[in-house]
Amino acid sequence: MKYAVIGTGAIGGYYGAMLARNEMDVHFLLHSDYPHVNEQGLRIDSINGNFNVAVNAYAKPEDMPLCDVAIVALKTTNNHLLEVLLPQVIKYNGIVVIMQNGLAVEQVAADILPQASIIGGLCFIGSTKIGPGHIKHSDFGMVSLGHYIKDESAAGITPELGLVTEDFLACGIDVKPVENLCFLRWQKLVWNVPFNGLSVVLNSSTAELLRQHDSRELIKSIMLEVIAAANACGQPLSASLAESMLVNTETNMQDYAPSMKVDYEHNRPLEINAIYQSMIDRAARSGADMKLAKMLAQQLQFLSRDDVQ
Ligand SMILES: NC(=O)C1=CN([C@@H]2O[C@H](COP(=O)(O)OP(=O)(O)OC[C@H]3O[C@@H](n4cnc5c(N)ncnc54)[C@H](OP(=O)(O)O)[C@@H]3O)[C@@H](O)[C@H]2O)C=CC1
Ligand SMILES: CC(C)(CO)C(=O)C(=O)O
Repeated sequence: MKYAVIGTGAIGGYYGAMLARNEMDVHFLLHSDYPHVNEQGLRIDSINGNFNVAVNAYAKPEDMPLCDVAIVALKTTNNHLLEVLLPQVIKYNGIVVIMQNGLAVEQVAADILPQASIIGGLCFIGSTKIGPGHIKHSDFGMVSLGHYIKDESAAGITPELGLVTEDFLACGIDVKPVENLCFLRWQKLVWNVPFNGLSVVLNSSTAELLRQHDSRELIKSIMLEVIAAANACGQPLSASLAESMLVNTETNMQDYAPSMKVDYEHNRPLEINAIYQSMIDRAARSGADMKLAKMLAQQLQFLSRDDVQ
């Protein structure tokens, strides 16, 4: 299949480069890095070995070929661009893979391309763009892929999900197809909601947040609130997940600056709507009031004001 990558940063650059170096037909839409990547390709510094790959780079979507699959790895704060970008790079009945954090982030693409298959991708990776076309992959790398359906039920392992999974596996990407995307999105939010927001508000890394008794307790309370909301929305997450995620972060993850902290430090918009507001609104529709998540989102909104940063 022919692949388009929209958003060639930490995620799109890394996974796209993995596909390209294994001779998949991949076409990258670039933004500020176009001149550099067009000349020098992508450079990946990875825990699994560094590599450079020459790529098909484009500055404009209209110059790209129509692809079978579009990997969307923009920040969700740029998803309003998809209405113009997607129809130019993908066949109307193609496959869109949304590799972003948050809840229901697939809906934008589903509205733009009603005939397309929409797949959500959850990335468990530490990756950062550290220079033009230069990505540092520092931890993990696993991706879970699930087929999106609006009613939040389990779509199962569909043929389109099978095709993308096969290509990713063939390129050495650690990929896991899942039957229920929505369940998994809630499960990942149990981690992202406390850690992404608190790392910004308390100006701390994951290890710093976990070392201190009060912040560890706060993280756990927020995790339990997300778990309760997931259950109210019909996604049966167990309360024991909170402690096991905390222990896993303490023992198996490096000290880490979540992607929201990296965005804040670079003065970039924060993914508050995708990671907080959609979840808070969805929970409210099922009668769950997410007081802690709301407070964290309000603090993040305050810090995002132009006159504060
Ligand atoms: N980084 C990580 O470790 C993880 C990230 N995620 C999620 O993955 C998603 C992507 O994040 P991440 O890869 O870190 O973000 P990055 O900011 O690294 O990448 C986004 C890319 O989009 C590009 N872009 C911006 N505007 C345009 C445009 N108009 N046209 C084309 N490209 C554009 C940017 O280019 P430029 O730099 O030139 O502006 C940038 O390279 C987010 O939802 C994030 O939460 C999930 C798990 C881990
Ligand atoms: C969970 C983590 C750290 C990636 O694995 C993440 O989602 C982020 O940095 O936003």
